[in-house]
Amino acid sequence: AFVEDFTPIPLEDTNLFKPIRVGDCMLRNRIVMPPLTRMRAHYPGNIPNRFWARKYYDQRSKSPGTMIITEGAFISPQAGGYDNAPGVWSSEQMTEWKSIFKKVHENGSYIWPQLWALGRAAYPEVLKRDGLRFDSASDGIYMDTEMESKAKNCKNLQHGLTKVEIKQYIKDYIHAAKNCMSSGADGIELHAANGYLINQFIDPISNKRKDEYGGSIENRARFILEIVDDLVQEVGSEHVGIRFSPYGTFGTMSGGENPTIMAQYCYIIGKLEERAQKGKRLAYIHLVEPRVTNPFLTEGQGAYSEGSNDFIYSIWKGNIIRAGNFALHPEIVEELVKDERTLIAYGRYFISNPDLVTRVAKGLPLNRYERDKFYVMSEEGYTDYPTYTEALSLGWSNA
Ligand SMILES: O=C1CCC=C1CO
Repeated sequence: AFVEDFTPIPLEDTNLFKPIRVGDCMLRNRIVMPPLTRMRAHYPGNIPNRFWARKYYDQRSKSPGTMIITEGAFISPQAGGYDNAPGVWSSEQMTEWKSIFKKVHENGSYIWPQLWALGRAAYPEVLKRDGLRFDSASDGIYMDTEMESKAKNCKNLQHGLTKVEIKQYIKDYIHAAKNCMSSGADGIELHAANGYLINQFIDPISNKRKDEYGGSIENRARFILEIVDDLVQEVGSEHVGIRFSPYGTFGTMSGGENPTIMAQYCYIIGKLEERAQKGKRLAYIHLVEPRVTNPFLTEGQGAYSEGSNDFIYSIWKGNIIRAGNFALHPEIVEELVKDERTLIAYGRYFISNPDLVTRVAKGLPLNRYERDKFYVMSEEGYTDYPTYTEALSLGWSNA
């Protein structure tokens, strides 16, 4: 069914449909499909779904010149901990990804895998089963009591990374990025948002380290900047994007309540801009808006109204992708895209509208999404959402 009490506005005459260059990609619109975990990968092996994944990405890349960022993909087994999320560390995984990348390129669109490491958001018993650690920035600072009891029950206590292990993670990011680029990806997105491993180093709520990776704004930025520098060295800055959620509380992060947390992001983004001004500008910075502090809450719930990401525009002078409950607010999008460097990511409604780009352009009604099918091993709720014309032939009405 279509979303009710929503008044679409056609945006095809706004900047949202003006071309923009992101890395090597000449995009024909400024709509981005952001990383959307769907939990359809095969276990064992964390392999993208051989039967459905290519069709899912094909359906959503039909509008030529559209940028897709893949669902989060683990850089290594140690970085994982969810059985049905994909990885980008093995040849079996890359075989599937190659066919997905090829299909998206046949549609004239672009695809950037998101490199993911879970840290303390992983399931400790899953890691234990595979003889792997339960990692984070610090020992024993669990994201919640449930995770703490799971870790204690399976005797896989949360472990603060040693410096040697930090260096290994950085090598794993490089290995994963090289796999993606050699398999035909247009670039990679470094996942530094939503309470996962890198975010656990950035945020003082989870990083209580006493070494050079903790204890100050500069030290908490060290891990991410070391990863960025090695990625840029390996694949080129134009092939690297990065995602932050400055106001996010998901995964028990500080969010805007901590008055010093914006200073932390100003510093990191400032260091990225310094690098950019020395010729190493990343392809983009991707921001989760304070409109969404927790992606598992429904639209409007949990919005943080005391802050905005606008400050980042005065620091970072490159492309910025903004994500956060925009599909139902075309009037806000119209305002945000008035500059020449803002792109808009539409997450949940790209799940339920394979032809979202056309619908946003023409101001067409949107298919509702089914949250209870976001993360289940079924083709239902994955590749069975109709395009607008298919929906009309199914008798769906705007009424
Ligand atoms: O960032 C998030 C929130 C839920 C899944 C992911 C991975 O991209």
